[in-house]
Amino acid sequence: MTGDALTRDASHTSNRLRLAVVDMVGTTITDDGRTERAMSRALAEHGIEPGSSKFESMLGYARDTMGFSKMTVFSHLFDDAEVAASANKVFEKAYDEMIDDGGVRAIPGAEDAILWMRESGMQVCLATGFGRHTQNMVLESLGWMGLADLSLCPADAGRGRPYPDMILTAVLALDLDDVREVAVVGDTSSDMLSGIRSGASLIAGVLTGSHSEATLRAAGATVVVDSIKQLPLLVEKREARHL
Ligand SMILES: O=C(O)COP(=O)(O)O
Repeated sequence: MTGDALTRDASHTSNRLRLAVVDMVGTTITDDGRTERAMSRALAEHGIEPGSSKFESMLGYARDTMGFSKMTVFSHLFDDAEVAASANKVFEKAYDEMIDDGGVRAIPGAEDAILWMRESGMQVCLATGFGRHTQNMVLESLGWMGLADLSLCPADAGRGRPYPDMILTAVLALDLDDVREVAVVGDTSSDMLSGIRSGASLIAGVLTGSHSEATLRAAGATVVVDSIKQLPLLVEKREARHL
């Protein structure tokens, strides 16, 4: 570390943002509830009667834990590991079909916001609760392979949200000096909590997805905006304050 960098560190001055870890469903892409429909199909095909109280309570858990690793969610819902893995397979197959039918779209302005961040010198990581297969299918269907510097799914990092593993994996992979240089952006409480746990300094909730402003703030959002469209403005304002 150079003398300059040491002085900067010791003075605890705020760091410039150099990385945005950005969620996918509800934040940069929308599937109009197809994640939940694919979950429902996986439950129904594993003996849970649609409309039964068991089905509703399992689906309620899936809703509350949006953003968690899907495999972790199925492992919680089914005691038997083989049944959980099979349900996850059905989920992935159902979601593939929904992608093929054109059911997954970019949230307006998301691509521009990502490009803006990259042009302004930040790196961008797209992070998800989906498995690698589904994440790749989504990125391919949108022509987004290569849009971000990095894409991560829970298996790449160890654990998914609400743990900070994907954020910290991005910090290491992209060679950042300090977790305070990270912005985390997402639509769920698990995104916000993973941001808090990672030590990121900007944790932005967006209202284009699953959870309300109150839920996002309660989970640790440092700011809540309507959509990722507002992110460039947010970053510019923050940088101006810290000049
Ligand atoms: O709902 C999920 O877990 C998958 O979507 P994500 O990309 O928002 O994590």
